[in-house]
Amino acid sequence: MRIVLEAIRLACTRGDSALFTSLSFRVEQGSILRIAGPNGSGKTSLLRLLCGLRQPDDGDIRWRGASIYSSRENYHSEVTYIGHANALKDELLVEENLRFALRLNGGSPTDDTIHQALESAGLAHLAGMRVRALSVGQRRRVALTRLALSRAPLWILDEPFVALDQSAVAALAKYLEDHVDGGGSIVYTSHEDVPLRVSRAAEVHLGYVG
Ligand SMILES: Nc1ncnc2c1ncn2[C@@H]1O[C@H](COP(=O)(O)OP(=O)(O)OP(=O)(O)O)[C@@H](O)[C@H]1O
Repeated sequence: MRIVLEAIRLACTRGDSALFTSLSFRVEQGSILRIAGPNGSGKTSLLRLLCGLRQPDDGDIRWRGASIYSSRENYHSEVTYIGHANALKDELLVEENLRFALRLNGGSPTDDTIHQALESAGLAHLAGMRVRALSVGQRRRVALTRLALSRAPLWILDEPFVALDQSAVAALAKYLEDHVDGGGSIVYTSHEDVPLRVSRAAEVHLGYVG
């Protein structure tokens, strides 16, 4: 199977700590990679490197064979990143937030598309509410609705299952499985061991940093 994303001898230091050095791994098309490790081991830092939001202290990241630093715009249009913080604006409505997020990613969603995605996520009743008024789990579900609207082949997700109730966990698991089945790729972190029905799955373990 074709390799789409490659981390090559990555090194990352935060403050005085070397979080990892010489970290290499590959992500195939149609596969999912879980980044595991205890609190503070560098999972979020690694995801931010993979998104191109930070540069590694050493090493390279390649997307379809080319360094992501040689064609940042092209790479960013291929990635949907949902961070631990949901990147939602409190003062905007749920539907406005989704429109805003998708435009930032280069999309041009219609109102219908946004409403359909909210409807299929069981969140239609939240469309006209300000994010400020939502619960933690509702915010997470709204942020994750971006996945239903994403055409990006690579999803990078930081703790996507946190704060979700059982049915939302099951619905998200199905989204992830469908993306991988359709030839997409996913890199994610999770403290929860959510079983995913995918044939190609791998894990990278980061070590403990005190
Ligand atoms: N902006 C920053 N400046 C300095 N150090 C930072 C910064 N952000 C994170 N760190 C440090 O880098 C280390 C790794 O943080 P990171 O958030 O990547 O870990 P994590 O594995 O995602 O943790 P968690 O499981 O708690 O979310 C931690 O020791 C943290 O204190």
